[in-house]
Amino acid sequence: MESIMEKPMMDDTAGGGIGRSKSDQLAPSSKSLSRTASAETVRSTPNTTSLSRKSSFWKRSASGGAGAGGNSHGHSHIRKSRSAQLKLDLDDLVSSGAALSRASSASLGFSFTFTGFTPPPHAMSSAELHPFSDDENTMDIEAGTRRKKLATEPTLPIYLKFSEVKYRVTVKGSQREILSGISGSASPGEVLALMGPSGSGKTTLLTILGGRVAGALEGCVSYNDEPFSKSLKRRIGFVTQDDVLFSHLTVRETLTYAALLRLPRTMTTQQKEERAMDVIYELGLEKCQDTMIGGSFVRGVSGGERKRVCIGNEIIINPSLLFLDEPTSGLDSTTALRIVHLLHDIAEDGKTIITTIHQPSSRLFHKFDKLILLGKGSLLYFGKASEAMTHFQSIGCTPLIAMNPAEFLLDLANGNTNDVSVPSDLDDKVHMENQNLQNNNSKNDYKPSAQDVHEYLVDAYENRVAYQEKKKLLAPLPISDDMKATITSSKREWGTSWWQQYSILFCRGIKERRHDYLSWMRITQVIATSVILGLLWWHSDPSTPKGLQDQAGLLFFIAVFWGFFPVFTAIFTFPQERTMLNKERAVDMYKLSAYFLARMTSDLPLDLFLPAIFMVIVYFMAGLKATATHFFFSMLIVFLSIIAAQVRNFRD
Ligand SMILES: Nc1ncnc2c1ncn2[C@@H]1O[C@H](COP(=O)(O)OP(=O)(O)OP(=O)(O)O)[C@@H](O)[C@H]1O
Repeated sequence: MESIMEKPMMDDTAGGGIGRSKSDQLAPSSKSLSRTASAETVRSTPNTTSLSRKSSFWKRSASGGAGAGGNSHGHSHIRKSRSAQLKLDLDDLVSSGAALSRASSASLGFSFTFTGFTPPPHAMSSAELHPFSDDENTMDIEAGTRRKKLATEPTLPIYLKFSEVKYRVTVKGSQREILSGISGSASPGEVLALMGPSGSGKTTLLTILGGRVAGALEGCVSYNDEPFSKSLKRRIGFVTQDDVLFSHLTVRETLTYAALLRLPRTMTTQQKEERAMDVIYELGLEKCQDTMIGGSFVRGVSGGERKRVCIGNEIIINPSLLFLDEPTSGLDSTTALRIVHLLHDIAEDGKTIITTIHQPSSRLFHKFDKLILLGKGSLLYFGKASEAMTHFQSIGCTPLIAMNPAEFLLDLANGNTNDVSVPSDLDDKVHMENQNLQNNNSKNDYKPSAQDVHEYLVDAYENRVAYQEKKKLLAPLPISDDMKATITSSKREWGTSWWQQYSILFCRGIKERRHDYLSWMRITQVIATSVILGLLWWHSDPSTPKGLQDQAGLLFFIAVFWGFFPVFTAIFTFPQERTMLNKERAVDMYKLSAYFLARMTSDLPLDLFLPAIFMVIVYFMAGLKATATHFFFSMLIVFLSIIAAQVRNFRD
């Protein structure tokens, strides 16, 4: 990573034609901007970490949103130009086109900022065109606070390569191929997008690349030319599609506990807490840092903020490889764009980012460096995102109306050729096939089926692009053998001790459930139930055999009621706990035992609190001879039921 140097930006001769044709087709106004950004000289600072926080969409949009000219306006331009200029030199070593693609996407992005205004480069002062020093204090106008820079230690650059990845599952005794021979790569500093229709295999490919799938897997996935190993896990962040977060923790608590649990023991608690705060500022979450995450029953942060917390949970460990499963799904296009800008900022620190994406807007589409287009588990395209349209044009598929490129590609991947020119080869093939059936129909009456289109696209990619891309995969990596070996080093200085894990999880458990158990609604419910029971058994007289029977009945009721209550609660909360266990990778006995004990002990005080209120009221109203022994045994029953419920849970 030290090899970052000054590098003149390529002019548009290499990819310019592509850039132009794409711009011509999709966004004529962005054409000149794309070219001028490409022509700019790229300057860079001497190390990777200093490239961080160059720009952030939150900053940019906030500046633009403020729009008030003067200083803030100026700053906005400065940041824009800076982001366009600063580039890693890694692409020089691996693929010469990545810088162009990044610059091109960055410049395209600027033409769509909130301001809706992008100054031509000649309108910027020379000071604006100079890259900023790393210790620049940036102002987050949206939050009205100074943005703190995330100071992270340099990460090991990881080059991900995968070739001929096939994955099968057994469904009702028969084999089903989910992925059939997918090849591709992603380098540090790049954002690779996996796109395709629903069910095309994006998530499956992502989980395979993230080392989370074992079993009927064929092909090769390598990380710096080494296979997946356990020690690699700590260098990987994985943001799942379903946000798994504790609903009653605040944003700050969530990220602080993640930092305390996952950062190396060599860091002090204070440093870990500071890292959590840095991530909060980095993600622009400072405004909502004390807001609860929220869930089905509790109103909390917004969808975009929630996604950012999930990303924060993973970037807090400063991973080299970051996988994200549909980080923008369910978000409006502006928020989605912010998330993708954030991914770019993260990638610019030398991290490799792979994300699935469902239906990106055209602005979003241009932000990706590389693209994989999947259709029914087959590869329809892998290469620079900026060249995808050119590839499909070259095989005869062109949109007939102005269309979002992502929509066009998804239509094709679905086999839908409405509003798309049908390639003559495919047209002829379909015509020939149908000729024998209905001789008198004209050629125009036949439309290729989805299967025909799919086969045509798979063959076209295989014949025209695949060979070149596979050759690139064989190229040696621009890193030393020592660096490659680092990836397999099994030194375990990561994580915290068992006792620390237990105490952190205990505190987190108490915090997470305090709202649940100490909520006024629950307390009122318990008081109401106990008052009803107290009235039913109002001052029952134990001196007669009938009264004694009555009291025995009440004790039986209490035992059953409080005995089963924790069992039901445990049954309903377990599915959520299980997802959390998976997410936090508590898969070995070491972590699992800490998790289990912390959960049990943090639950107990709260689980016993409500029965205690209940029993005091019932005993008093029913006139039971409430002795300490009675009370002790009743609480013991409750305690044992809770333990039984928890043990049952974790045994499952
Ligand atoms: N373990 C499995 N058993 C059976 N079928 C599976 C399994 N895993 C994946 N599939 C199937 O493989 C296909 C691809 O699934 P995957 O989740 O990767 O798709 P996707 O492209 O991510 O879809 P979406 O965009 O809807 O999330 C789907 O048809 C899915 O039903």
